[in-house]
Amino acid sequence: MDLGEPALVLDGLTKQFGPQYAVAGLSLAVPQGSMFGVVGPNGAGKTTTLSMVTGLLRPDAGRAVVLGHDVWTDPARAKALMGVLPDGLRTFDRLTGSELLRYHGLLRGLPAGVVAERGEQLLASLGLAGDGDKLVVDYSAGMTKKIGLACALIHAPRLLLLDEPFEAVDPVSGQVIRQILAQFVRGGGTVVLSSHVMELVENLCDHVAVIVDGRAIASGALDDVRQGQSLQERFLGLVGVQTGDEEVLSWLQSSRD
Ligand SMILES: Nc1ncnc2c1ncn2[C@@H]1O[C@H](COP(=O)(O)OP(=O)(O)OP(=O)(O)O)[C@@H](O)[C@H]1O
Repeated sequence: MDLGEPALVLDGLTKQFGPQYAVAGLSLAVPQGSMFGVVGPNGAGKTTTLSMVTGLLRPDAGRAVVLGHDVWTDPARAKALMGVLPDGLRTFDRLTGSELLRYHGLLRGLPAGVVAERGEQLLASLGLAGDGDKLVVDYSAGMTKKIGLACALIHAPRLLLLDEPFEAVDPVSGQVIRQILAQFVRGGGTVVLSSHVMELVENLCDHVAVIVDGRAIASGALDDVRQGQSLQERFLGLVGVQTGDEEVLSWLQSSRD
């Protein structure tokens, strides 16, 4: 593994659903050891992109390369390097939290003793120590997010791909997750996360990509993308703000009469 090579390279990644391009020739490079935020409006193609990178969805064209391994021609090696938290994907929720962690750990080829030890540590770190014996189907949305993150981390991957990791997570757990991700990056790991919360991306990430209509219209070091503005201002400038026409929804004011 060359330390200078990017953790992730996307090269002309493309996916079409019927006549519509969800991802339209997206290219970007994620440096090793970076905390990389992916932002974009609803429907921009973020989840579709992450699904192609993690091997869930086959691209129509282009490549995703993880630390030198092509996800679609060398999937076993590429996937061994990745930990994935998909957004909204069903999991085996009839297992308990501990069982789900054990399943992921063993599937990743870890010895049972290591899985048990790491599982307990992850549950404790994420504030789920008392919930390991509860069925995942009975977890709250935030708890489900946290057990998903634990499953993504158990094999100590080199690249973490997290779709909306802070959604539905309370502020205390959010802080814990931020600390775990920072520790992961300090140890040489790389994080790619999508989020709609600009302040969070601005505070947490050192690199960012703005995705619009399936293309990266800006990407690189946070300060280069921001160009002296807040990320929110820059994002709105790049995406173009649609101002609502008051006339169109004038009936909303009918309750005044
Ligand atoms: N399975 C599918 N079949 C048809 N169209 C799809 C499918 N999946 C995604 N799309 C379309 O592709 C486009 C990109 O969707 P995607 O979910 O990747 O966007 P996103 O950036 O993750 O959006 P959001 O921020 O709202 O989660 C959207 O127009 C969506 O309707």
